[in-house]
Amino acid sequence: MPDDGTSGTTTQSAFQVDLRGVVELLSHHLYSGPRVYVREVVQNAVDAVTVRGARDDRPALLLVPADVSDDGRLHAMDSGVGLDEDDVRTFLATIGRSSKRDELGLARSDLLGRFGIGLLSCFMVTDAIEVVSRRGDRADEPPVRWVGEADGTYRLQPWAGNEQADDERAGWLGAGPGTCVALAPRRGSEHLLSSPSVVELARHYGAYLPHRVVVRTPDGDVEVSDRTPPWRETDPERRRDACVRLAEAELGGTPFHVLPIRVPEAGLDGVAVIAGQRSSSARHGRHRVHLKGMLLSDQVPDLVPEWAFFVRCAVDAELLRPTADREGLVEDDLLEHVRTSIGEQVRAWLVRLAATQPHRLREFLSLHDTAVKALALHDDELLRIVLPLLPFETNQGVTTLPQLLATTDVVRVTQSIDDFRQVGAVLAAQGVAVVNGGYTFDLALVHRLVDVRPDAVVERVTPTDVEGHVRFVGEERAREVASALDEVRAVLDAVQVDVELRSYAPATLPALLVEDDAAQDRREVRAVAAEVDDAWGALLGAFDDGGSDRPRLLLNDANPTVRRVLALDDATLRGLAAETLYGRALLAAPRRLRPADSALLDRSFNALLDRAVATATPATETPATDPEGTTR
Ligand SMILES: Nc1ncnc2c1ncn2[C@@H]1O[C@H](COP(=O)(O)OP(=O)(O)OP(=O)(O)O)[C@@H](O)[C@H]1O
Repeated sequence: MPDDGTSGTTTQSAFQVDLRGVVELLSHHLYSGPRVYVREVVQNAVDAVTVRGARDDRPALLLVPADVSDDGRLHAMDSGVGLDEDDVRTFLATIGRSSKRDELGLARSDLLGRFGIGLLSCFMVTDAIEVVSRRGDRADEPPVRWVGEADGTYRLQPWAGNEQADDERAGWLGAGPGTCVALAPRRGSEHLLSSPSVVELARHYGAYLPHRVVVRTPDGDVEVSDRTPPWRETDPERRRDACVRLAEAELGGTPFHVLPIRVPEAGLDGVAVIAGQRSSSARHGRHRVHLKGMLLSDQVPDLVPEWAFFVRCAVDAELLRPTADREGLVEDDLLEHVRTSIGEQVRAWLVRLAATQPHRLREFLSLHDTAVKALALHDDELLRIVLPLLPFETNQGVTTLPQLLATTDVVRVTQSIDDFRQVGAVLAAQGVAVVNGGYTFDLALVHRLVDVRPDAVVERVTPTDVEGHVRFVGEERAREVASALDEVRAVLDAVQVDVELRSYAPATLPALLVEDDAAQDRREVRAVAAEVDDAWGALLGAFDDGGSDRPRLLLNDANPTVRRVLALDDATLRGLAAETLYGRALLAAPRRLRPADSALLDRSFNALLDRAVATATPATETPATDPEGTTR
């Protein structure tokens, strides 16, 4: 005995399987809902017909719903290859065994099934599945009858009903090989097995099947299959109309464009519908995928690259593989290839649009700019095409980069929306254009401008760069207001802010709060140094250059209010005004309010309001009432 680290006798046993549990699990928890039983029944019939490879006068599948059949059961009768007793034991009665795989266990590419569990989905609507079947090469033997129960047991015997002339199945199997599945509706599932649902579901799943599928209804037989998919209509006019109708049904709105797509390696053709409404990446697109004409699902995810969230596809594919629950596609190399290829086709369409209909591209960009921006960042050719057409927000209005370059050699861009708000107004007043780089992808795109226009210069602007555009006041003026300014500094020292007097446009802006990265770094390091022990604190202190760690309030001497504040005789009022000027600048700056800032804002606002109201109160004042209601 090989030494495997154990002593005693080793026995090898097979797993025990609780069939009821397995059937319950597969039939009730794998599928999205009971409606899919129709898909599995239709699919088995289609596979059986494909394997048989021959046709006769009967349809590939005749569905007789429970409300029109003689015995109150739903009957699915196909003219496929049929099963003999051995087949039934091997394939029908063995969960997970499928005849649709080759000797190597690989799924046959011409068939839809592969897992050997699809029939179990019928247990979502019935307690017993009866299958009566006859193979073409067993014409002299009676058909076999198999009844599978939801508890995992089954019975198998020759079918005696063969002789019963009033059983339609006898006639069906007398005309050729095939299989008849009968399902008695479980209580609560009756509607799913009656004709309105069966017609709707068989059409939903099987409309594009290249086989005849017929549903018997109280009003006669209805052919539900063999429709031409819209994208395969040969007449261009009809094709366009049918595709637009499909797109409207899929998207619930008029499409911007319907683009034919083809991926021969996957035997795939169909349409990519470009949404006519703004779409969000949050509602990532779901796609309608047919496999060999049979609808897999209209909620299949991940068929297109992530950036293409404005695209919804309706396709039919020969070679993509479904997942066992048939709600999605197996994530393999072929699916990856399909995704890339569809992405390329959408991109090529955009490139064509830019070359032939730039106004349409502009329309498209106004709907889907975020997606296109994301795409352009990873695609040099598209970048070259769309970057000149993309609209950007600047402090001089919305414009394109070429329009901007017509007025300046340097394209200035901020890193965030807050920075843009701070510097935009000041620089606009100096006639300097600034692009708002705060929106998704915009900063990165503006920086890529040099790849498209090598002569262009792109510069990032921050609030500290504003300093280059704000002048110091003259010496005489500085002397004139020195003491008033000192008072203002003393007041704002309480909130750790430095104050400087400058003069800049626009004159309407009373003050700017700026803070460079160095000051911010110093403040953070000093905060840490104050928290840690002495040795660490000393170490951090050694790196401190001693510079200011405070933000600076640049009062604008060109602003009439600021000039009046500095000229006031009333020092208390100046103090309040200084706090309010700081508060206003603070709200426009990208800084979080500290408790001290909130308290300052509250105090100064209330005090100023009080003063304003007091000044405006008429001589004949209405007496105030105290909370108790007595008149003072
Ligand atoms: N209508 C039919 N005609 C002939 N054989 C059938 C029929 N229905 C089922 N079978 C046989 O029973 C087997 C199991 O069918 P089932 O629907 O459970 O799985 P499948 O079709 O093989 O795979 P999947 O789980 O992917 O649908 C099939 O592989 C096939 O051999």
